[in-house]
Amino acid sequence: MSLYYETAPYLSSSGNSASLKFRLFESTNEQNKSSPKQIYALAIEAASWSPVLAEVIESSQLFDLERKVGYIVQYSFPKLALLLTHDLLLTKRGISAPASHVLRQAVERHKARLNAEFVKARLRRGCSTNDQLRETLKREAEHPMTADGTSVNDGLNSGASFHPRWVRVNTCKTAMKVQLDTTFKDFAQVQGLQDLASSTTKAFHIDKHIPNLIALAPSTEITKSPAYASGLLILQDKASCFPAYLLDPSPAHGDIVDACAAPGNKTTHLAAILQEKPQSQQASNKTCTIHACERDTTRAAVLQNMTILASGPHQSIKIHAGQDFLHINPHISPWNTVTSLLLDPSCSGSGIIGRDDDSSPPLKVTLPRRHANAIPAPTASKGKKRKRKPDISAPPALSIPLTPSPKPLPPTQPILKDLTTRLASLQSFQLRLVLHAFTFPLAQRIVYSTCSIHARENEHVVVKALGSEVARKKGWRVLKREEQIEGMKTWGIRGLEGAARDVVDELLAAKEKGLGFDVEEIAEACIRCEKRTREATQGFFVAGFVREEGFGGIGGEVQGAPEDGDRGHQGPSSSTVEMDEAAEEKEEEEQEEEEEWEGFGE
Ligand SMILES: C[S@@+](CC[C@H](N)C(=O)[O-])C[C@H]1O[C@@H](n2cnc3c(N)ncnc32)[C@H](O)[C@@H]1O
Repeated sequence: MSLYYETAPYLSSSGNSASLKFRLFESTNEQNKSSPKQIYALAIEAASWSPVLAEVIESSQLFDLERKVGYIVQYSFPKLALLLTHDLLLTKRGISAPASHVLRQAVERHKARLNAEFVKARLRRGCSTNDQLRETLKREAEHPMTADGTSVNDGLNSGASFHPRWVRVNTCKTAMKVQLDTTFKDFAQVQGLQDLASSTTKAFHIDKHIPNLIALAPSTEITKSPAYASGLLILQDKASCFPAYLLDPSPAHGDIVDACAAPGNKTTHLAAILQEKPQSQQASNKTCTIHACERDTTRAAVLQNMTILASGPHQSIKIHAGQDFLHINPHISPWNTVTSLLLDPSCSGSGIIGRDDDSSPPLKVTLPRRHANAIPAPTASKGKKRKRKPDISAPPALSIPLTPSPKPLPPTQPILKDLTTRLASLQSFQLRLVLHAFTFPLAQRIVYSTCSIHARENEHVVVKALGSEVARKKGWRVLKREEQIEGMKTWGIRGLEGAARDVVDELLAAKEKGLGFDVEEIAEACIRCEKRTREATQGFFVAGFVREEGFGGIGGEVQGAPEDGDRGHQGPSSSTVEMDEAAEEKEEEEQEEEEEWEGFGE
């Protein structure tokens, strides 16, 4: 049975274009009984049959009929049901679990019904054999069709080429309406991103998640427009707009730090959001400064130029050229009045289009839907609190892109070893950054982001940060999905639950007692963007942290929480992130080689 439990998390992401081999290799769960090869084979097979199996499971009403089992396995039921049904119907050996196992029995009890539904589903597709059906599914995966029979890849190839030009209307200097009436007056508005690719005339699409963001066909020569030259329009990928939007700054909140600011896309976005806030918030007596730190002085010069071009005369962006964020003493001015921080550190850049691309097309996993009444709402169980999450934007069936590789690589492959070392070094730096941000005395809100698809730079950093001593002392927790600003709450692609669970398990093993994490809540709070999907973003990751009430705030640092002495400026206390100076220098050198210049030069 362990094979199914160990494979299910790889189907649990709400999307990750990282190839499955990387995801398997990234798993820190060394207690797995099954080999990566076995997990890989089952995940790929089940994924390829999943459109039919999901249909079969739904029409057999398995979830309704097995409510008790559903209650035991909770949210994993659709994934486990998919895997078990696959083995029951499509392998000679059947389900690999003891005959008495409750899950095996739950599925096998409905064998006749499942079989009948499977035959019906096959005949509906005009196939008389399973081999024919396999071929049909393969073709469907390569050329998916919409309900009206048109190919969903028409004009917007989910597998590759179409990537629009994302343009942010810079509200520091102009307004959406003004730009639509001037720069884009000869453009037609299209409702779907797909329509951009097929449009024969000049067209734009207004994004539904990020305010003041529009998409243009890639061929649009916007960089030659006067609006671009004068900083009214900024080229910025949709995903790269998520961090400032999620931070949701307001003049009333107080000062902001952009810790890793160059070339300045997010700094100027923060300024634009502040400018747009209602008069009531603008009129507050507080002055609000954006402190933009950049360790590299050459890049700081670019940042300086960008902010001059993009921000109006009234914006108070203060550039701290050559400032290493990790060397800031948060207890002295101007840092001790900072209430919000944006952390967008150097990362592997694996989410950037064209970087680390796997040429094979993504494979979709379709999970069977549970009816609303199929699984009773979980109640708090002993030792661990689990809450049922509202389904905010779930599509009818969850489609998960995985990227199959024709040859699964064994973990000993040198290239993967290099990647592991590199990711470990980046993670260590990224985690130090987050933990340092946690020590700012008045900080209430932090957003962390990377343009990486690797869980080690993303969910792993989030969970390790939450598990740190400083997080618990200072009352930091994740910004839950339901607390997020509208466009982020409704964004459907969330964090990888399996990846978050790996680190929670690691922390639990190390500390020998529960940390009280709700893994599902953390994964839901994390936001991911995929590359090569219909959303046409780069690969990206964002998560927010907030401080529990009663911790921090104006007029008192930590209320009711133990003090951590005056070591804030010396970096985090957690032993997981302590490094000697030599290691730090080496890491800094490596990072300098890896710095990302998102949007720079566009
Ligand atoms: C991914 S880029 C930031 C992109 C930027 N936020 C934007 O949206 O335009 C990371 C930047 O962080 C800077 N950086 C790296 N480590 C830093 C540190 N410890 N303190 C300050 N800046 C740092 C790098 O030089 C690089 O310019």
